[in-house]
Amino acid sequence: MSQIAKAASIGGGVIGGGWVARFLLAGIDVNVYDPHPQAQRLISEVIANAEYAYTMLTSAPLPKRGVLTFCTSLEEAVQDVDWIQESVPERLDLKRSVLAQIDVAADPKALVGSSTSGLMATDLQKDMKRPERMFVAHPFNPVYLLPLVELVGGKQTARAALEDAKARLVTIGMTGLIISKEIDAFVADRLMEALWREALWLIKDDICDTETLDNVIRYSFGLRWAQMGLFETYRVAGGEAGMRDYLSKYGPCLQWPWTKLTNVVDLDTDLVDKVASQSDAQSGQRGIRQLEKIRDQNLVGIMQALKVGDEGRGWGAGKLLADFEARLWRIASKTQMATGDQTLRLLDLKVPAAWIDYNGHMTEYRYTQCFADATEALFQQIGVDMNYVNGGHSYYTVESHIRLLAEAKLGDALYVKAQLLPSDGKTIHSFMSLYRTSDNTLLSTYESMMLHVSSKEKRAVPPLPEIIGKLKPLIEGHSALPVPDAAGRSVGMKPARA
Ligand SMILES: NC(=O)C1=CN([C@@H]2O[C@H](COP(=O)(O)OP(=O)(O)OC[C@H]3O[C@@H](n4cnc5c(N)ncnc54)[C@H](O)[C@@H]3O)[C@@H](O)[C@H]2O)C=CC1
Ligand SMILES: C[N+](C)(C)CC(=O)CC(=O)[O-]
Repeated sequence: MSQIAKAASIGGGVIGGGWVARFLLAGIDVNVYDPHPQAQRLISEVIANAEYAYTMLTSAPLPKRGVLTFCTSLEEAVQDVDWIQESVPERLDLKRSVLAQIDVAADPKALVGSSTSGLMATDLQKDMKRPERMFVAHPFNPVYLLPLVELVGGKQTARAALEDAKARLVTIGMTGLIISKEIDAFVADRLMEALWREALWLIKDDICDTETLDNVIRYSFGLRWAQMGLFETYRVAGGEAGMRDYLSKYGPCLQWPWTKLTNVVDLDTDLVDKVASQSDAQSGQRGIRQLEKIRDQNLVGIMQALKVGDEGRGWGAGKLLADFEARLWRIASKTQMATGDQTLRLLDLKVPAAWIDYNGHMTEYRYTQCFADATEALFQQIGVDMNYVNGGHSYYTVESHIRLLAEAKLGDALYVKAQLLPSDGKTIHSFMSLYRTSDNTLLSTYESMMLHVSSKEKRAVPPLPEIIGKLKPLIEGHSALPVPDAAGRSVGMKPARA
């Protein structure tokens, strides 16, 4: 699959900074050009937010962070990169001249995306000599978490460039939707604009204030939209009679004067003051960075919930996250995971805020999660991936014993090592240890027995030969290691001294 080897971000504000973080955390080196005197500080703050969010988002093995280079000219920034993302302010003249500069200085084969939220690629590419590789790549804030990119070509854009962009976005955990017919503001911003217009009227007409309006969204249809969008939600609302019935029941309301959508509200000083002061009263007690943190934690929670939607298969943005994680595991499993002493280092992670309990340390079930995630990593390494599971085979854990030996605190880096004890592959007997990275303190051990099953026949069966082929050398390699003292322990009290 085609990948992004090295990227450049022209503009490093809210959106440029978000792209930079997305690229870096996917292991891609990034050059940035932004003449703003505070650009380095601002971008560093976005990257810090993104890193914090990713520690909560996933325990999949992220690649080594890419290298960030601040450049003193646009020409320097676009050298030797194969994806250039323009994220300068939303002015046609400025974007056109910046894109023309990029065009002259960059490798002719490099893809050029514009983050514009409404301008047409056809207008943006007019001064370019190689407009065929330029397209709108419209992202969503925060770019490092939200996966969608609307891809829209102009009259001179090559379809192959859009397809190439779509394929490369997968490798950074995003999904490119190609909008085949070019219109200004594309799809998402048209929808958001409709809501925005209506909302401003509701405030101008004193129907409600900003807080009431936000509550209406977040306590009702906002929750629905995050998981099923508009049409699937309405299909469900139509009940058994379905979409046709829903349209016939609620279609006539479209003719009623429910909306002021086509009148554009006059954003005069009075309305600006009203919206701004209501918003200050609603949210002014929290700073922007604090709001961003809350937003990111919530988004992570929603995406994780969606990851196990549809009975564990993943749904919507959660399915995309699961696919991205599977890709990260595949890449990691190709690299050697054996440690110096032959045991397997399966997982590296940082303890996120959501894992801390009222005792101020990592809560009990997250220890189990560390070992469960490490077990997943082992499975990936021996070929037990979703294809194998969908083919009707899997391993089930039938017994486990966990010891909690020391505390893990917020932000601690941890790692899990595993030793495979003698077994035939139909069972896997593993002994795992969780350590704190800074001082190699042993925090927990976990011994488990897993059984290979045919999920169709509902019984234990031997694994397929390709799995045994990968598992056996690991088990044999570990057979020379001393059996850990704690292996085979049962739960019990030490006998009291006489
Ligand atoms: N803020 C948002 O929610 C979203 C914005 N967008 C689009 O992303 C683009 C950027 O918007 P924001 O990041 O919000 O704006 P911003 O104002 O936060 O950042 C723009 C950055 O561009 C820099 N800049 C100005 N002239 C430049 C030049 N000639 N070369 C390099 N850098 C230059 C500025 O110093 C600034 O840091 C716009 O086209 C906007 O429509 C797209 C999706 C969402
Ligand atoms: C406000 N905006 C039109 C620039 C917003 C976007 O384009 C997308 C988003 O993140 O909402």
